[in-house]
Amino acid sequence: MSNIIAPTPQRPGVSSVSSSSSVQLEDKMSNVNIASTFTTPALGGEIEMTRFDRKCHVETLLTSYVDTLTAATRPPSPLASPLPTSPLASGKHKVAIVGSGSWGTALAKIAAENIAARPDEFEPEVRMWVREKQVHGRNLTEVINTTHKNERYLPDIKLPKNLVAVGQLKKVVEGASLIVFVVPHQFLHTVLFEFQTPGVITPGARAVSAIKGVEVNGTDISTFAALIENKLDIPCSALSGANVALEVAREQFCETTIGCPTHDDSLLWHAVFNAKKFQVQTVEDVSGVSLAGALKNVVALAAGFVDGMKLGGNTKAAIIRIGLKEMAEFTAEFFPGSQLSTFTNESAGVADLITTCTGGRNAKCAKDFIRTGRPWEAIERDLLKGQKLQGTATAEEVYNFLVTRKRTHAYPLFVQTYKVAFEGLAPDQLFEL
Ligand SMILES: NC(=O)c1ccc[n+]([C@@H]2O[C@H](COP(=O)([O-])OP(=O)(O)OC[C@H]3O[C@@H](n4cnc5c(N)ncnc54)[C@H](O)[C@@H]3O)[C@@H](O)[C@H]2O)c1
Ligand SMILES: O=P(O)(O)OC[C@H](O)CO
Repeated sequence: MSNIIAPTPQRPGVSSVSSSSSVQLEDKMSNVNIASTFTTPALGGEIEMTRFDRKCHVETLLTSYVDTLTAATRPPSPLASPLPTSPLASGKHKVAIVGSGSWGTALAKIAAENIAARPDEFEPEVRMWVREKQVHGRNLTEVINTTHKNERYLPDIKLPKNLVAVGQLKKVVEGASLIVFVVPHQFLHTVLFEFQTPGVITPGARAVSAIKGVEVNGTDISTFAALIENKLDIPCSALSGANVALEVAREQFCETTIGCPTHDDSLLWHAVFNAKKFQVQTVEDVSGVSLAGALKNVVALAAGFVDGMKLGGNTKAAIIRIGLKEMAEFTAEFFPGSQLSTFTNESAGVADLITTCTGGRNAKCAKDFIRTGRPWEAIERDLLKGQKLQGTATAEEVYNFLVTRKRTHAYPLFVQTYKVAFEGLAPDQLFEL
């Protein structure tokens, strides 16, 4: 007798399996015949059969089981669930986007489109912070608000009209109950400094960080979600996944992961971001999602070095495997309570690592670094044209942290990547692991 019982769900709307999808499989053995009794709600009851047709039935049963599991791992119908109460007098939620680079603009587009479709629950206007720049002799805010395109960071992508570019930081979050942080990580402190003025952040507001990086101070390391939470005294989730901004903005199917501290946060952020072509899975692992997004940028540099050395797919795959292992082990060691499954099962883990090592900006710049030997600043300026490289700073921060913790020997790929990037180590020494 064997039983296949699906695990109990952790909570609704989170990657898990519903108990209603459980399949019980019971074999009844006899001397003359092998008959089996299958009980499955998915197939509508109990069936008796002989050895002859058993194989076909097991295949059907397993296919149905997998289909049921797949359906059950998606949030049941979050758009129909009532959202947690808004802290605003209007009773509606109001979303603000802090950042308008390529990723900030792509996320703002999705959020504004979703919100326009739910006028009973959300204030229609979504403000997006734009650091003023001149584009064709006009202010970028004016260009975005008149052409509905971010000509600087995401040209050719039409933005919804309810997305409004605003130049003053404090005005962007005025009256906002849901705040999305999506500036390159080196600029977060400046932004938070402005928001710490009393009265700027609405009491009861919540945040999500879509920034990929970590905060290191000597022997301390923390996520940006934790930094935002501490500085502003509001809960902060983390959004990360296999999400190259231009592909997301062009509405090519992909997934993302949102690590949320509470069920209410997961319902709200799912409502803001989930879309047909941008499928959101929520998990109860803010640290794991944050660390996956930060550390993959270090591995992406190593993958770019492989490209720069003109090595093939085997070597790239080895770097991805070793990188994923170091990412998961680093997170488990320094962020106890985070989940291994975030790295193995979620878009924030293995999927992001694959996309970033094959089509990302960090890998592209790292390849050029090996080919030309130019300084990182020159490569960033020439290849990214105003976008920001994140992996080099993270490689440096992670390396310094490991040195202060005396743990460099445990993370050889992170260390060799740093040394190739900053200490003139010969590229082929990357593999001395
Ligand atoms: N671009 C992507 O494909 C992508 C995808 C997922 C996550 N991310 C992450 O999102 C975060 C933001 O990246 P992005 O792609 O939106 O930005 P970006 O790389 O396009 O950089 C441009 C942004 O940086 C801002 N900026 C430049 N100089 C600044 C300064 N001195 N002070 C404040 N802001 C300044 C610009 O105003 C603009 O908003 C990063 O942590 C990145 O890793 C990016
Ligand atoms: O272009 P990268 O290397 O910054 O990566 C972009 C995204 O993080 C991929 O998910």
